[in-house]
Amino acid sequence: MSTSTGPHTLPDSVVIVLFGATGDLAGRMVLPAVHEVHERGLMPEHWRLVGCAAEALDEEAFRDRVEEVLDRSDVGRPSDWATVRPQIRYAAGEFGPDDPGELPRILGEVRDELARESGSEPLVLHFLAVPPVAFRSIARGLGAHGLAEGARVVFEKPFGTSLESFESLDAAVKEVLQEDQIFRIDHFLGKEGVQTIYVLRFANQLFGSEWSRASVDQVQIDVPEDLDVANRIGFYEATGAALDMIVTHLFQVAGQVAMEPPADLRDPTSVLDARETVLRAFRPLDPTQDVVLGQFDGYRDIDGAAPDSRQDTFAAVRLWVDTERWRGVPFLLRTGKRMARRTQRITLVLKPPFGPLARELDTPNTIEICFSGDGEIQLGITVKTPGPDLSYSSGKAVLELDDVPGGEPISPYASLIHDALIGDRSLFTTAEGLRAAFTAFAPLQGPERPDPLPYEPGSWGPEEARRLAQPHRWMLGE
Ligand SMILES: NC(=O)C1=CN([C@@H]2O[C@H](COP(=O)(O)OP(=O)(O)OC[C@H]3O[C@@H](n4cnc5c(N)ncnc54)[C@H](OP(=O)(O)O)[C@@H]3O)[C@@H](O)[C@H]2O)C=CC1
Ligand SMILES: O=C1O[C@H](COP(=O)(O)O)[C@@H](O)[C@H](O)[C@H]1O
Repeated sequence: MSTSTGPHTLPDSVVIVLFGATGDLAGRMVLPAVHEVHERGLMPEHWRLVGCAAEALDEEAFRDRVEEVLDRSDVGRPSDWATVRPQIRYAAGEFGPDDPGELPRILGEVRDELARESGSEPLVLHFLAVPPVAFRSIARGLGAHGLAEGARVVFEKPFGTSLESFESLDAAVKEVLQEDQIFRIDHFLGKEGVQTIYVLRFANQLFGSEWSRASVDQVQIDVPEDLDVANRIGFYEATGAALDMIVTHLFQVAGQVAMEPPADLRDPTSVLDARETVLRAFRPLDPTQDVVLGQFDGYRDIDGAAPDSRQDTFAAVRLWVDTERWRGVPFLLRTGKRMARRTQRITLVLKPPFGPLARELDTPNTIEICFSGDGEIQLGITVKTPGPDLSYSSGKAVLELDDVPGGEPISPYASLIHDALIGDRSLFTTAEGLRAAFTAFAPLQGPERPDPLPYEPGSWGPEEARRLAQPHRWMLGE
């Protein structure tokens, strides 16, 4: 949830149109998040959800599906499900500029109902939980069928698959929508652990004073996953780990870590500007020195993968941030599928101390922010080993964010949907920010892209990736 309390307020009523309503993302993340927003009292009093997808379902069948999805999710079915169920509508049809399917009719009915109930025109929030190939056609359809005016539109990531395709998509979308109607989502920015970075840094001199090259040797942003890709092989063959995760989520998290202090943390524009300004200081990647790609053994045997596929399922990169604060400090980003563990962590590896112990300590101090789940902060510190002798031990001091008094962690999609409802764009990306990200990433999509190296499923990826972290090591494992 954003830091803003300012002029952003909930509308009296809203209709959320969920494109791709029968898909994986909608079922696992978006529908449970909409329910979470409702259960936490963060939804306008009057609301409807209209699912939109090609499948010819009737409305009751769609409601049954939503019920199943919620039953399977962590949040479960709403306590007032009997009231909520009829608020869910379904518009079948492959929505596009030539054929809008049932959406205009259903949306018209719902808008009229909401206007009667609330006494004012509802906000329309279109949520595009569809693959990027579908963005352009849906955006054009919104324009062609008069559904764009006054609406807000949430686009999933990745918004474009290269600098060129980003520019072309952006131009097509801007034919229909103004920038302030566009909410490009990157759900990693909605994670509690990622949002806590501001406060950790700007509310605590202990951390704020260390947050630069004067104290930090390297920054690691590590997102190993033990997940397989067999259930998404079509998406994966077209995308790969670097495009799926590095230029999107991990670059955004790097921006969150590296940004200069915003002038005002409660002003969404100033937070957004600070994060996106630093993205422009990302030096374009050097694929010959600073990138290791990998592919797990057995990937090519998955039904749907090309027998000679060169797609990466692992990517480790050394990113340089050319600002005065971070000059010479490598940002090491790593992610991959079928790795040893599933977790998400930022580690600031601190320089060795000055003084009498300078040469005696072999484990660096660390500031660690775990951003999976509800988030956790860990400090890797050295203490005297309790006992009669003078020797040293490294240990971890841990603060779990869900233990913070009064804290009620919110899931990333619920947090970002709420921000879209109140019109707060601080945790969404702008065209300038994505342009900067794709520019820094572009060399990895050119002729110098390295071939992926093989790695064993359940491992930490190709050994070659160790080189990038030297003189330290990948703190989570290698
Ligand atoms: N799945 C995940 O874990 C995550 C996914 N994402 C992002 O969310 C987006 C959707 O992902 P996901 O749900 O996994 O994808 P799916 O392959 O499940 O697609 C979602 C829905 O999009 C519709 N669709 C598919 N292709 C087209 C097309 N060419 N034109 C129009 N509609 C189409 C389909 O519905 P219909 O019946 O209408 O054709 C489908 O059910 C992607 O951009 C992905 O990067 C982001 C975070 C996590
Ligand atoms: O966008 C994506 O994110 C997931 C990881 O999301 P999380 O909610 O588990 O943090 C990743 O597995 C997937 O490949 C990618 O498309």
